[in-house]
Amino acid sequence: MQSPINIDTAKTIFSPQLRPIQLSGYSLPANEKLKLRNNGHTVLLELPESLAITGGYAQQYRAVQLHLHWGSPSGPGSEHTVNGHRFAAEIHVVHYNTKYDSFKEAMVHPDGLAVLGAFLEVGPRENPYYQEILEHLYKIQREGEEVLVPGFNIAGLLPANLKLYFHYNGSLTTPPCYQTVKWTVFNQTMVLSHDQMSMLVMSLRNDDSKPLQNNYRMMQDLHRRRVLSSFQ
Ligand SMILES: NS(=O)(=O)c1c(F)c(F)c(SCCc2ccc(C(=O)O)cc2)c(F)c1NC1CCCCCCC1
Ligand SMILES: [Zn+2]
Repeated sequence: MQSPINIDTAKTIFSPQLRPIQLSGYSLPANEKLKLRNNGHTVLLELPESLAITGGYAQQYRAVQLHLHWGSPSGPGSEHTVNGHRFAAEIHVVHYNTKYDSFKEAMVHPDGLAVLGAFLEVGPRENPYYQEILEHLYKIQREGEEVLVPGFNIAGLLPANLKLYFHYNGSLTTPPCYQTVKWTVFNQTMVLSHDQMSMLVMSLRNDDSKPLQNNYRMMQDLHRRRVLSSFQ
């Protein structure tokens, strides 16, 4: 049950019991500083546990971090694909199940982690919420560099419509690739300007100073698994 997968919408199962995702505590004041780090694999924003998923999952999950996956100037870089279409980029907001003491404990249990994923595409308008992250990337060009950024409404990084999503049981897409993630992939796509997408794709370098690009894991086989959808 590895991730990422291609979501073949002809084979998803409409599940009316899938409720809208509800977020609480996602709007952070500017005086709350968050650590933004280039860890050589992605850009990672550490999140306070005050952010919680309070609807749509059977249990409560609290935020750990968010990070992005992207391509290069010559191609897209989302991890999941939909009907074989790879999107320009993808955001993952990682949470852990609060019935466990910590995410380190949670991440080894099948119901331990919940990742909210959304696709990013290029469009005519700048996205002011993504700008809160992208405008700092030039300060963390090298692996291991980090910067403190002012808090903002983290919910602005996710679609306005949290009712339309795909749902399946999968895994982390980086080692140790534990099969402990309950994935939610939203149907509505986030729109960034061309300049914003270029900042994401061109700003960061990895450990041997090569451009940090195409940081998406290769497609995994679905086997006999079913992807549920909250909409028809
Ligand atoms: N798509 S994903 O959620 O599987 C994922 C990736 F694909 C990722 F590529 C990453 S980054 C690679 C792992 C890593 C490396 C260094 C540091 C650090 O210096 O703090 C942190 C993490 C990454 F951090 C994550 N998310 C992490 C998975 C790593 C272990 C559990 C921690 C929370 C989720
Ligand atoms: Zn990820």
